[in-house]
Amino acid sequence: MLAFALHALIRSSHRLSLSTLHSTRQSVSFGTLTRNDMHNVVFVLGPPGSGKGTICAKIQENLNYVHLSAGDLLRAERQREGSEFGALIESHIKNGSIVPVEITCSLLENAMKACGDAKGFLVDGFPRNEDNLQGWNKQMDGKALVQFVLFLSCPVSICIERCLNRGQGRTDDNEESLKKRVETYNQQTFPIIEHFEKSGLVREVKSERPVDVVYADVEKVFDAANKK
Ligand SMILES: Nc1ncnc2c1ncn2[C@@H]1O[C@H](COP(=O)(O)OP(=O)(O)OP(=O)(O)O)[C@@H](O)[C@H]1O
Ligand SMILES: Nc1ccn([C@H]2C[C@H](O)[C@@H](COP(=O)(O)O)O2)c(=O)n1
Ligand SMILES: [Mg+2]
Repeated sequence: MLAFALHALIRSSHRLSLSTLHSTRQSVSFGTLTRNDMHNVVFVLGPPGSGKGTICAKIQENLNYVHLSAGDLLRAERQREGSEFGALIESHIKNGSIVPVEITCSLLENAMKACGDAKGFLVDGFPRNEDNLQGWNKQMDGKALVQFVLFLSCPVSICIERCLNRGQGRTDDNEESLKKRVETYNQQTFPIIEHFEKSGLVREVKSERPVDVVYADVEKVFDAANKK
């Protein structure tokens, strides 16, 4: 029954692509916004298993950006002794739903502060929904400059296969949680990507290809952004 539901979901969302939106792209200038006291941020979004963590690790290694995965920060907070949010985080992770932004954004801001003067931050898996976006805008206004949004697009069937074979013992890499995670992505996260696309901020890279091929395209995106 579950496998059937998962299959139906895969068929209904083979690839959500931004191609239809490109005609509405507006140009955005960052000129006067670049200030030394603001953190440079690249949001990294894409379906579960699209390769966000894998690609961010390579960017961090080669391009000097610091990788901050919202999911990893939440998993660490879940494990932290004495955390008042452990049970709440666990229930959201298992259900594939999104933790309230006050928790996630504070974890991200604290991690940025702890890193001091990094060239920039790769904020992986955030903002995932409207609450994340509004909360970020409220909490990080004047503190962070979003350079662009890296969107790793990948057919959902490939993403699910990758998660099921990831072998990291994640409590949400099972069919039941994946069904909910994909639903959350389709219903809540993709509209956020569309929102950024309308401001010309999205850089889409197709991530169903081998890692090195994906990364080569990603590096071109960063080169172009940092030449500005
Ligand atoms: N381009 C690729 N080709 C083949 N396998 C890949 C590729 N990119 C990542 N993988 C593998 O797919 C799995 C998921 O990758 P990764 O953890 O980077 O995805 P993610 O987008 O961060 O997922 P999540 O949103 O669930 O955290 C890992 O086992 C990884 O090694
Ligand atoms: N902005 C975020 C990011 C992650 N979570 C929770 C819910 C996700 O299913 C889970 C795993 O994230 P991943 O490692 O797959 O990026 O963490 C959230 O609530 N809000
Ligand atoms: Mg990840």
